[in-house]
Amino acid sequence: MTEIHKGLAGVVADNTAISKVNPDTNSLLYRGYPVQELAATQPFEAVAYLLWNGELPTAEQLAELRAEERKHRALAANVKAAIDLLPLTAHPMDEVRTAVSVIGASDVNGGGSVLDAAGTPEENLARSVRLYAALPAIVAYGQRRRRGEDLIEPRDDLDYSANFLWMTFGEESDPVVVEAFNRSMTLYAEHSFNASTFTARVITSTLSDLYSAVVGAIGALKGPLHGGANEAVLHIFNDIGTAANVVPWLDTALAEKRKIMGFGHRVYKRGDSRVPTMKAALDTLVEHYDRPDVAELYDALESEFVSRKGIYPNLDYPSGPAYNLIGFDTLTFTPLFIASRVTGWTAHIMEQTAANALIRPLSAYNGVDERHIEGYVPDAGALAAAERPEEQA
Ligand SMILES: CC(=O)SCCNC(=O)CCNC(=O)[C@H](O)C(C)(C)COP(=O)(O)OP(=O)(O)OC[C@H]1O[C@@H](n2cnc3c(N)ncnc32)[C@H](O)[C@@H]1OP(=O)(O)O
Ligand SMILES: O=C([O-])CC(=O)C(=O)O
Repeated sequence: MTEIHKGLAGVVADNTAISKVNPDTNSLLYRGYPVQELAATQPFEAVAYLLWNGELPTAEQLAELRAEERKHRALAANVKAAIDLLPLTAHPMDEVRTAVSVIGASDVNGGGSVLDAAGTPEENLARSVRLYAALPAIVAYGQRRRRGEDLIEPRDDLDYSANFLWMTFGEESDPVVVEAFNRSMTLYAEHSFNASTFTARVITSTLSDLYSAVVGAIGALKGPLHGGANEAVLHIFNDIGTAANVVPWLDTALAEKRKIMGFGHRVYKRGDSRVPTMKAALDTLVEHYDRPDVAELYDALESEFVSRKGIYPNLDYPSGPAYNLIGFDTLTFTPLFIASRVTGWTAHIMEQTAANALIRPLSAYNGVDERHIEGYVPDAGALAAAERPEEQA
């Protein structure tokens, strides 16, 4: 009997030097650095540099990356035009996915033969930086157009996180808010072979191009079992209303065997390494916006669900309410995840390309037994194939 690894659970598919998720020690390392230390000390630009290059940048390297990021911040006219063609009812994940497709199709190096699609390491690093630089404007404009607001141009005097918030809200954010947002970007950036990253690696393994791999990864991230959970957490919070409603709400949800979004993880079974850092960032926002009710609901749902099921929150649980307090629309939450995770995805795309093997697992067939079309008379080719059954396996 063939052993099936449903959902590839527990399967080690390849090596990676980008991050280490260790559920036994509840730790997460990016290129060897604990993510908590990075979140507390580094701007997101430095974390992106680390993921791509393996080392934290020197002051000069950081300045170079920041200069390059600023060059590609503005929303390109063709990308804006493509977004504007989409209905306002389109999900923002579909909007960002479309925008990345447009960027990919417009990349001059992306033209030509499929044999050149994979690109050189230098081309792929440059594409990664450009895409990372372009995403905030796409996400920010998406939220603004849904609100009936105009595009806001980027500000050269602001670093990545402050500029992202500027382009979204059209006003400078308080340093407390910028700091919490920057932490969330760092915490979301990378997590080994999660579903979206693995999708990107599968696409890359066919020697397809970086943009196609990112488009596929966005599709995988959208689902509520993965990145879509940060949006789903807010739907749950809105549904519950206040901390006082948690017990009856949970009684019903569990009786209906519903999944409680923002809880549980394929790898971590005793809590997600990133949650305490993001919860601390949420606490600063709760204080800044004077919204103790948010913390009360957060704590009540967490303690009730953990005590009943022994299943702990994942990163999407504190991120959802944090993004809500900052002022992002609920549907914008998972696009924010894209803006961060594009750094991890592209690091994996480059790693996969550097030591490639086509990713193509086997399946165990459990369909109907072989059967034949009535009246079919085998031709010479079919007869020859039937004589070599081992070649058809
Ligand atoms: C950044 C991220 O992408 S983190 C993940 C974000 N996703 C979510 O928050 C969605 C909610 N969580 C889940 O659906 C799951 O915990 C997953 C998909 C993340 C992990 O799933 P798996 O490792 O495959 O665990 P699986 O889904 O098999 O769960 C094991 C058991 O715990 C239960 N369980 C797991 N998570 C939850 C949950 N959030 N709510 C209710 N029950 C849950 C399952 O129903 C299952 O119960 P059973 O054995 O009685 O059937
Ligand atoms: O690792 C996973 O399966 C999901 C996750 O937490 C992430 O991608 O950040």
